[in-house]
Amino acid sequence: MPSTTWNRHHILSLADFTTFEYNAVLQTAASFQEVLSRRTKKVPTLQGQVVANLFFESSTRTRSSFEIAAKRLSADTLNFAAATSSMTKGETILDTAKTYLAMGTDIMVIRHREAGVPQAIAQEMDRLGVKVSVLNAGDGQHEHPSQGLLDLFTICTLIDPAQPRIELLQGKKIALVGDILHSRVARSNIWSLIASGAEVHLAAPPTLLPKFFSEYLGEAANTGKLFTHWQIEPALENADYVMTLRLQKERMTAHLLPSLREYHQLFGITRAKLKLCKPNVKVLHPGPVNRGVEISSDLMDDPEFSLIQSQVTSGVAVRMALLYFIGSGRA
Ligand SMILES: N[C@@H](CC(=O)O)C(=O)O
Ligand SMILES: NC(=O)OP(=O)(O)O
Repeated sequence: MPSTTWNRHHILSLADFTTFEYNAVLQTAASFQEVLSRRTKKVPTLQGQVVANLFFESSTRTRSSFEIAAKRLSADTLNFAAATSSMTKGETILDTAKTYLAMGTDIMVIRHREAGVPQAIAQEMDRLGVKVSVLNAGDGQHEHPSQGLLDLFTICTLIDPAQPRIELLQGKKIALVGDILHSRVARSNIWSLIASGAEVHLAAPPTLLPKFFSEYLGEAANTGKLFTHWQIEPALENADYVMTLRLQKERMTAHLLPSLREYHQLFGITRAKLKLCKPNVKVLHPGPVNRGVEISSDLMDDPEFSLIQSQVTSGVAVRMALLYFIGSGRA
């Protein structure tokens, strides 16, 4: 493990992540990936601690990979799903969090459809003066920091498996394609990719590209490394990596697309469109995928181009690293 002076108590956003923190996560995740390749995949790091997965919105990979990550670190895990909880009887979100606090929870991993819920719970825990850490597992359209970090790890370990570091992306061209407007994954990735010195190209139909990005990103928008396009071609031209994003139908309040067929024709990633990119281009997608919409089905399953399965695998080691950093200070 690298020696660190990690001071962050909650992980809510990548907006203020430092190069030191990115590299600490990347290097520690690489160490955990080595642990996960052994026959005995467990370390005692968080023995006796309780990690509660409080998911107020659906998830497959984030919830399960936080659970297995916590178990590999020897923590005890609690899983909560809103639909089968006492929230159906009227209990509030904060009272739910306090209930888990009363059971001895040390780390709360929180996903909610509204932006700001993990932050509100973190504030309440701080106000109560308890040493509980909150990890944002996706809040509305705002951020999905662990996804941004696992995407970074997936690319960096491909370039240098032994020493993944954020600097490896400097000068690389990365295209983010699809429903940028509703995507918290896009927002977290934009922070990490800008911090890396990569050239970031966002491509989406005008209805799915937010107009307020420069305001949201503040100074970061002025690095000269962030570009937006209403067509896919300029984003794909000579790209090293393509991140395609799911159409977030559950967050769309208006009719924003003519048809899925037309969307696929214009913005779906296919072998033909990849010809515009560098020859060894790789494609990422955070999942879940609408096969044949954001990406053609055959391309999704082609290991020569698709990093989708390795993103899921990376998620376990990266989430172990995050739990390690916020959990090991309290033992
Ligand atoms: N699973 C990711 C991406 C998606 O759902 O499209 C998220 O929760 O943000
Ligand atoms: N990528 C991601 O967050 O997937 P889930 O919604 O399945 O957790």
